[in-house]
Amino acid sequence: MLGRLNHVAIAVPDLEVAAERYRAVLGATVTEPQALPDHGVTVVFVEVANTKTELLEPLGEASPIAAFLEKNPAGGIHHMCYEVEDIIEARDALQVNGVRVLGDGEPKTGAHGKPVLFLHPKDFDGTLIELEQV
Ligand SMILES: CC[C@H](C(=O)O)C(=O)SCCNC(=O)CCNC(=O)[C@H](O)C(C)(C)COP(=O)(O)OP(=O)(O)OC[C@H]1O[C@@H](n2cnc3c(N)ncnc32)[C@H](O)[C@@H]1OP(=O)(O)O
Ligand SMILES: [Co+2]
Repeated sequence: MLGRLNHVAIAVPDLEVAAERYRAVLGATVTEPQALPDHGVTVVFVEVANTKTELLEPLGEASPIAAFLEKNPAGGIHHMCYEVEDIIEARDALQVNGVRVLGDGEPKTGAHGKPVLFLHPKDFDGTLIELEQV
């Protein structure tokens, strides 16, 4: 089911400060901020040879990461995103195995313009998993 690791996401209290730190201190290539109101976050991607790091901050009152940042005010690793060839096939197989797919179970369009789904962190040892169809 799983293809490449597409990105590891870090929730941050201040996206501009975090992005500049990756640029200035680590010499990294960082994309410009992308507001994703449907997802309640603003993101940038730190691009490295074999994967990406997504930095994200809350956008709007109902951000799904607000509670995470209340618990982790300095920020922290938020989710792992794996690529899948067929997100519906993957979702159906996971649900048959009792995995909780978050939201209404229908894929939404993610930051890369591809369909994404999220799997409950309690079903994977406390790790929120995102699937992105490539
Ligand atoms: C798609 C655009 C972009 C992209 O890459 O393309 C993104 O990745 S956007 C990313 C932001 N969107 C999401 O995260 C959507 C999925 N997330 C959710 O639906 C919520 O964050 C949820 C349900 C995972 C947690 O929501 P909330 O914290 O409000 O609920 P609870 O307090 O009830 O949490 C339940 C339980 O899970 C623990 N938790 C929460 N977040 C995480 C996490 N990121 N990693 C690990 N564990 C997490 C939380 O502490 C609770 O545990 P408990 O022991 O019961 O206290
Ligand atoms: Co993501």
